[in-house]
Amino acid sequence: MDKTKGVKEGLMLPLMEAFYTIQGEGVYSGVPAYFIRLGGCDVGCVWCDVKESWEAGKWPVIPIEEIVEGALEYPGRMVVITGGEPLMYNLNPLTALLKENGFAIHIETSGAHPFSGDFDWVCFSPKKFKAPHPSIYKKADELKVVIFHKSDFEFAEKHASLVQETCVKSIQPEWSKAKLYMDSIVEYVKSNPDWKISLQTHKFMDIP
Ligand SMILES: C[S@@+](CC[C@H](N)C(=O)[O-])C[C@H]1O[C@@H](n2cnc3c(N)ncnc32)[C@H](O)[C@@H]1O
Ligand SMILES: Nc1nc2[nH]cc(C(=O)O)c2c(=O)[nH]1
Ligand code: SF4
Ligand SMILES: [Mg+2]
Repeated sequence: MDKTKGVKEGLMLPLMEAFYTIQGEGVYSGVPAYFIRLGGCDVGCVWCDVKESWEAGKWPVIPIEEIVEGALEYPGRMVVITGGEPLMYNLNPLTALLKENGFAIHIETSGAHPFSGDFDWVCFSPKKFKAPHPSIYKKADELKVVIFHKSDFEFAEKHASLVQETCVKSIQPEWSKAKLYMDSIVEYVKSNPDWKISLQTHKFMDIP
C-alpha cells in the first residue's frame, strides 16, 4: 500500500519504538503494559523527555497488523499508545484491531489534535505550547498536568474546569524540576484533595 495513503487512513503508522514495560505514570502506574510509541509531534514542549520522537519522517511506517503482532508476543493485555503525539494520526483502525485481539487500550495525549480511536483509558496531559482540541474534554478519564513552573497550578485548574466530573486529576512534577517543586506539589494536593500526585516511577526504577 502507498505509505501516504496508508497513514492518512490509519492503516499504517510511523512507529518510533514498541516495548513491554510497567506503566510508570498516572492511575495505572505499576501495571504491565505494551507501549506503542508513534513518531511525530508538533506541540514542542521545552521540557519534553522524548524530543527525538518529534520528526515523524525519521520513523518507519508500519502496517497496524505488524504493530499488533508485536503486542501479542507478551503476556500483558494492556497497551499504551503514546508518542510523539498519537492523536496526529487516525487511530480508529489500530484501536479496532487491538480490541479484536482482546487488549485494553490506553492513550497518553496532549489532546492537541482531533480525537480518534476507541479507548479504555484516556490520559490527557494539556500543554501551554499548543492548545488542546475541544474534542478531548469529553473523552479524558485522567487529567495529568506537568508542573514545570509555579503558574502551572493555575493552568491545571483551568483544564480541570473543562473535563468531565468523573475525570481523575493528577499533577506530575516535570522531571528536572521535581526537587524544586515537590514541597509545593505535596502542599497543593493536601490543600486541594480532589487532586493526586503522579510520579514518573519508571525513571526511579530505571526501566523504559
Ligand atoms: C512524552 S509524552 C507523549 C504523549 C503526548 N504527546 C503527551 O504529551 O501527553 C508522555 C507523558 O510524559 C509527560 N512528560 C513528558 N516530558 C516530561 C518531563 N520532562 N517530566 C514529566 N513528565 C513529562 C507528558 O506530559 C505526557 O503525560
Ligand atoms: N514506563 C513508562 N511509563 C510511561 N507512561 C507514559 C509514558 C510515555 O512516554 O508516554 C511512559 C514511558 O515512557 N515509560
Ligand atoms: S506533546 Fe508530548 S511528545 Fe509532544 S513535545 Fe509535549 S511532551 Fe513531548
Ligand atoms: Mg515517557
